[in-house]
Amino acid sequence: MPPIASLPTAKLPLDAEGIHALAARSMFELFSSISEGMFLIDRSGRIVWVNDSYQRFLPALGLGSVQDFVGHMVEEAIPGTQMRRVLETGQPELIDLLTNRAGTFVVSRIPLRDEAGSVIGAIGIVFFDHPETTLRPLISKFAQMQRDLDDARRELAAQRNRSLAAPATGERRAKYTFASFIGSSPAAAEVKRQARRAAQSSSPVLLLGETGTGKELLAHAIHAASSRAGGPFVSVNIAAIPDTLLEAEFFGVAPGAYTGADRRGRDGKFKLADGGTLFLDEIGDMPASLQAKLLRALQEGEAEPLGSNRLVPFDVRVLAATSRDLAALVREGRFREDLFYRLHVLPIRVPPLRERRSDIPALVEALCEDLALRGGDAPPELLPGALALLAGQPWRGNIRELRNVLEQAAMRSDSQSLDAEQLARVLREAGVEPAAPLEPLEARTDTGDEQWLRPLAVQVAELERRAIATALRTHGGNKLASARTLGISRAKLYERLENPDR
Ligand SMILES: Nc1ncnc2c1ncn2[C@@H]1O[C@H](COP(=O)(O)OP(=O)(O)OP(=O)(O)O)[C@@H](O)[C@H]1O
Repeated sequence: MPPIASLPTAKLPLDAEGIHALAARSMFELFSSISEGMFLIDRSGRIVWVNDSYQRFLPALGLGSVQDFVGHMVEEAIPGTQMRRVLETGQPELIDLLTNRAGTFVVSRIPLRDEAGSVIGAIGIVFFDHPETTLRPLISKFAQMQRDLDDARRELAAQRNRSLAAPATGERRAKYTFASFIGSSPAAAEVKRQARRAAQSSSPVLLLGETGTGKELLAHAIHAASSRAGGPFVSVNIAAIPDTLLEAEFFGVAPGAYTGADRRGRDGKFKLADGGTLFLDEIGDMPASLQAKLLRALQEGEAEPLGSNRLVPFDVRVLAATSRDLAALVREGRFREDLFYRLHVLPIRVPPLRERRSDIPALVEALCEDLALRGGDAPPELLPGALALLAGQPWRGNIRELRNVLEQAAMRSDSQSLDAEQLARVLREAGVEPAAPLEPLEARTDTGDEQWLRPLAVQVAELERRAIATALRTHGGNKLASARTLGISRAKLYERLENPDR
């Protein structure tokens, strides 16, 4: 190896201008080679340049050629882009996630300035075009935050509409009402009826059902319809908190009990929910060591913060939920029987989606609207066959899974419409072999005479169910108004709802 001194000397510029130009060129070339694509916009937001690698995104953006991209305003060409914000603020956005119909991308936006420092344009860089594989944890966190943000926005809008007298509880409020629980099938109507009844009571409610069936949504709705609606709604997901931290989470920490961040003490969830509702999600995961203390707190209405020997009184209504077979856990000795009976005062079974397939069209519509609200695009539309495919699936993850499938399919679709094959692909990628399509009840069209050639009682019951569900939906669940529309007494309506298959 030759001595370093004898290596040919690179011609490094020594003046400031030369160094600056070299650094700028090198950075540009670096970004250009490591990125998935770059483009430039001018001061007005018009795209003025695009590199070769970016051009492969054009079909996914619905653009036929470079001429449809260059020369156009950036928002026209790239839905959801935030490039204009960089022009307006002059601040670079070194890393951000952008989701639109072409997919989800990790992007960078850098302002371009003239000699005098004024912003004269901006450069957009796509770093990863498949972040769902490379950056999955970041993406799911982003998606969750986005959902929380949507919930907050929706709640804010609903509040404005309702012109509520300001409740005293700050942000700890119910995110959903009964109107958010989509579904008019007999099973959905029944669960809403029970939950509405539970809202009138102050006893503990136990929501039982598979994951993703809407237990948390119903807990919010029960609180919002209860006399405690003006108080806080506090939720604890027991499965998500390490056992060692649960006690402090529930009961709080007395000042001085710990050193460090908790030195000053901290309120527990019982205290935070004072005057309102405490939702104990995944109660079946409650460690045995804490079950006795929880039971005592529920019986006495007092909690003892960690490191304290003082009891703090609270006034809390408890709602609990679990996707596990709590009775079996009791039989196995893993859940205290006395705690089970304390919580099992008003049990509500939330049915899985496959037991209310006729709700799928309405759910799909509502979920698509919701996705559109988030993505800033028009809601995705399902082509013939797509709904039938969705109606046939077992939906082990229930409405959460349905939502994810629609979201994934919409994100990957080049157009606004989704066909059965696209949805099947998303299911397969999630490890689910698609089941045979099934015409959902509401989508079934009358094709011939066969439909009339069934027992009359079955047909009449089906017709009644549909009429009742439609009336309830139209009147936002108001039974008196629905009964009036249908020309029956309220008692008769209740009777039909309680016994839809009579
Ligand atoms: N009937 C419904 N109408 C509209 N959206 C629903 C309905 N039920 C559930 N969802 C939506 O499905 C998702 C899952 O619901 P939720 O978190 O309430 O389920 P869960 O039963 O509490 O699930 P887990 O047991 O996993 O906590 C949420 O995004 C919720 O808004």
